[in-house]
Amino acid sequence: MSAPSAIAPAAAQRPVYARMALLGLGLIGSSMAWAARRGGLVGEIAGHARSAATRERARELGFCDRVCDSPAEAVAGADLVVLCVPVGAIEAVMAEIAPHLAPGATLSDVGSVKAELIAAVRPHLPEGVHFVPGHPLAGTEHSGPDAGFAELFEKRFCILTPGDEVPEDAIARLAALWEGMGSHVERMTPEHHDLVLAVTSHVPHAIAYTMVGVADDLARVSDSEVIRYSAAGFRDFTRIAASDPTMWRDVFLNNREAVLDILGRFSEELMMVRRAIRTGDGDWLHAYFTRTRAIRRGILEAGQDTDAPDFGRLGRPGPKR
Ligand SMILES: NC(=O)C1=CN([C@@H]2O[C@H](COP(=O)(O)OP(=O)(O)OC[C@H]3O[C@@H](n4cnc5c(N)ncnc54)[C@H](O)[C@@H]3O)[C@@H](O)[C@H]2O)C=CC1
Ligand SMILES: O=C(O)C(=O)Cc1ccc(O)cc1
Repeated sequence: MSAPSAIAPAAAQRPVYARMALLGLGLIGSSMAWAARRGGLVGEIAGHARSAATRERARELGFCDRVCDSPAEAVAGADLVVLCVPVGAIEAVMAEIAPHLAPGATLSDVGSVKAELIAAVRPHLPEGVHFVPGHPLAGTEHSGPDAGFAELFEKRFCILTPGDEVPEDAIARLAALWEGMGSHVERMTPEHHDLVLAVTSHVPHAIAYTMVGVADDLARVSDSEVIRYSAAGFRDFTRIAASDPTMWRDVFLNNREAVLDILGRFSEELMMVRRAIRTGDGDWLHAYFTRTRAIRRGILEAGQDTDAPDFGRLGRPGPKR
């Protein structure tokens, strides 16, 4: 597994792309459109969403120059195509657009999982189209076209996981777009990405979903008490557990190996904490919590040094345009 490396973006020439096509106009697609428009990063934005209601809402909100009724129409003539749909929908969308992609175009995505997504795209990839998979580490628990806002990617990492065959200028150009939207761009292998994200995002989401499920199962604690007495920690869990069910189902089914590995380690640690509580081993608990506190401080110090994001606050309170 290779360590992440920073990407030097191409000289900030604007617009970076003449025509960007967005397939999927939810939180991430609409935020990309707002951010790219604000920065003058693309000449024209064409968008497509599967449902007529989403297309209609996107037209009302006005973040695309054109909202197309078919994916083929949206990608025609685009020099950048970004797949902004749930990971489980990527292959079907890719199969549909493949014959319509322009030679020399860059194809990217924003999926939270990389290795299996890449394996689903590759068989459909036409000769001469440069595939640069991407993942902005920025989001909220909200979804749909109304949820997007231009500042979503500011001071957040965006990880690119291109294969060795992709020309460096195609990678640098996509990096320039993300930098223009305020992100700090890094490059990793897909497998490394999936392991890092299993630890930092996927398993924490699984734990939040489970903890809220536990509270829900406790008949002794009524719904109103759960809401009324929610302390900050549980409140954070409920925010995360309100995330889109389709998206998260797809994340877990497509990053199975890394998630199961980290969940196994989590269960082992939890058993150790449980044992220390049962046996009254205060010294062990104190030492353990001292170690975890140091990790939090390390993240915050890294944030101060490098202007990296505070990973405790990946989301933002609400749309701000
Ligand atoms: N929500 C978040 O916080 C983040 C999400 N991501 C990734 O971004 C991608 C999109 O997520 P969001 O924008 O949050 O989702 P969303 O639910 O807000 O939007 C998804 C869009 O895809 C369309 N879509 C859904 N199923 C489809 C299908 N079967 N065929 C064609 N189109 C379909 C929907 O109509 C909608 O326009 C996902 O792959 C997710 O893993 C990445 C970073 C953060
Ligand atoms: O809202 C939060 O706390 C998040 O963690 C957002 C998020 C969700 C999925 C991703 O792949 C990246 C970021």
